[in-house]
Amino acid sequence: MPASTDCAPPATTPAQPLLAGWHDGFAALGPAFYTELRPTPLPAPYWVGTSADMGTLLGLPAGWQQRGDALQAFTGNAVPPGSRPLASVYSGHQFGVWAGQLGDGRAILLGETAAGQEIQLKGCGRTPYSRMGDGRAVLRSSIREFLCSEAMAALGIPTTRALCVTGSPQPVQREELESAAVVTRVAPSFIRFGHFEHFAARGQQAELRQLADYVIDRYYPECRNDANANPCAALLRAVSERTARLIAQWQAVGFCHGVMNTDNMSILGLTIDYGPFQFLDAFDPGHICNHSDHQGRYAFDRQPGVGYWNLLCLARALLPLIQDVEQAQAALDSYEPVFIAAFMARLRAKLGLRQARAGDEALVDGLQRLLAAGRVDYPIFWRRLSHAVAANQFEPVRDLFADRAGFDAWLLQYQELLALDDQALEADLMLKTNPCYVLRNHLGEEAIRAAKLGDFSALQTLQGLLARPFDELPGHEAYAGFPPDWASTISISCSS
Ligand SMILES: Nc1ncnc2c1ncn2[C@@H]1O[C@H](COP(=O)(O)OP(=O)(O)OP(=O)(O)O)[C@@H](O)[C@H]1O
Ligand SMILES: [Mg+2]
Repeated sequence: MPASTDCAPPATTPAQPLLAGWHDGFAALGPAFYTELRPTPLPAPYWVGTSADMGTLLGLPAGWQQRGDALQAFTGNAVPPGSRPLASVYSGHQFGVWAGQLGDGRAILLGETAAGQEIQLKGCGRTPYSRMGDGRAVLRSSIREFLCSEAMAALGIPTTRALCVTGSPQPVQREELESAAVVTRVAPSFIRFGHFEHFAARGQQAELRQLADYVIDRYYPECRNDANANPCAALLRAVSERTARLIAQWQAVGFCHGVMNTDNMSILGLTIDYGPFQFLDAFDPGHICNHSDHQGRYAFDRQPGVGYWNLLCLARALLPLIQDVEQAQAALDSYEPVFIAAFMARLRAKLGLRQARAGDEALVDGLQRLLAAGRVDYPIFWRRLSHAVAANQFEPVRDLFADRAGFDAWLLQYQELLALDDQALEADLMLKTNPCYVLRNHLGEEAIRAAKLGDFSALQTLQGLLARPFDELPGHEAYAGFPPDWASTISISCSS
């Protein structure tokens, strides 16, 4: 048969555009909110880690991880057609003190894509908001941010996401000389409490209103449903409740954020800015994960209170729009009950209790006291308890406690509640609620050490486990085990 000339496919299929359908979301707010600028290129970029799930969510063409244009775009070396890169301005309270203007000092927003997601490059060079900083992020902290964003999402905890990390041999000075990297972050919006504080502090009421209208129209349209209510008060209430639910999830899973400044609080109630974070190993309520936090302002058990303090800052910023202190206060009032209800719901699920019953709060209180007194390993306790309920064999859990009598007394109380329901269903809920794999500091550290030597296999293995944190993968028991002794010597500060 003669070869057809007009219907034959071309010898090489032209590459599909990497990202299409860019539209002005945040950029439509206008120049009072940002500075347009291009990322600063980095030499010899290479892939460090990629998330296939995120590629799918963004509608990236298959095989994007093999494409040179993707590597260049996500390192900030080439701006994809249609993108209008910008750095936004915000202010904030840092460690309880007004810090004035901050802004995206090392993050550049490429824009919003057809999928309704914003894409932001973190570590891609100086901006007008860099102050004394170099605009860069190092490989170590970028890997931590990448892994933790995706781990949190897999745990069902609201978070900014990460599509990939790229590295470059360009040296970056921190306590020691390190190398540069860029994290490609993804979220519906990167707006923070600090964006509102910025315009409020400057008395720029028109911009403050514009920002509030944008956030309500795009992300909280229900705040306009009640014609008699003030939409900005409704926004404050909605943000308070989302923040309460977020922090309840952190407390339940044992996540310490480490730097809950108001510029690190998402208006969408997402976990944002993975800096000195840590998942608890031993349960220590006063644990401080950020070695720069000398006062312990952001200690684990202070997080719920700090969340409220940060919301007070947001309330103060929104007050010119709400115009009524009582309404603003009322909007904050649901924070505490929503936090308590969300926290108890998480703890009940962790305990396998499918209904609220009298005595469950006392059970949780008693457990927290026992865990703290014995500095019991938090993730291992919960996973062992899940298996114990499944097998009706509690000895491996009992072994975690030095105070055997205390544990036995608690167990009696717990078993009374367990007996009111189907134990197989309870165990099933627990095994789907209490992760087997969490991003403990030492696991991240091992992946980072190998990556610094050019070996990304440990990172990929860890990423794979964290993507399915409830599924035990044979041969990977060490990832679910106790931390090694050297884990307690890892020092994580704000330096990133
Ligand atoms: N290396 C740097 N160069 C320039 N600016 C920086 C650098 N590190 C931090 N900043 C800026 O300092 C402020 C506080 O930093 P913080 O550590 O909270 O944020 P971050 O980790 O840079 O980013 P994000 O909050 O976007 O995750 C922000 O304005 C941030 O952009
Ligand atoms: Mg920050």
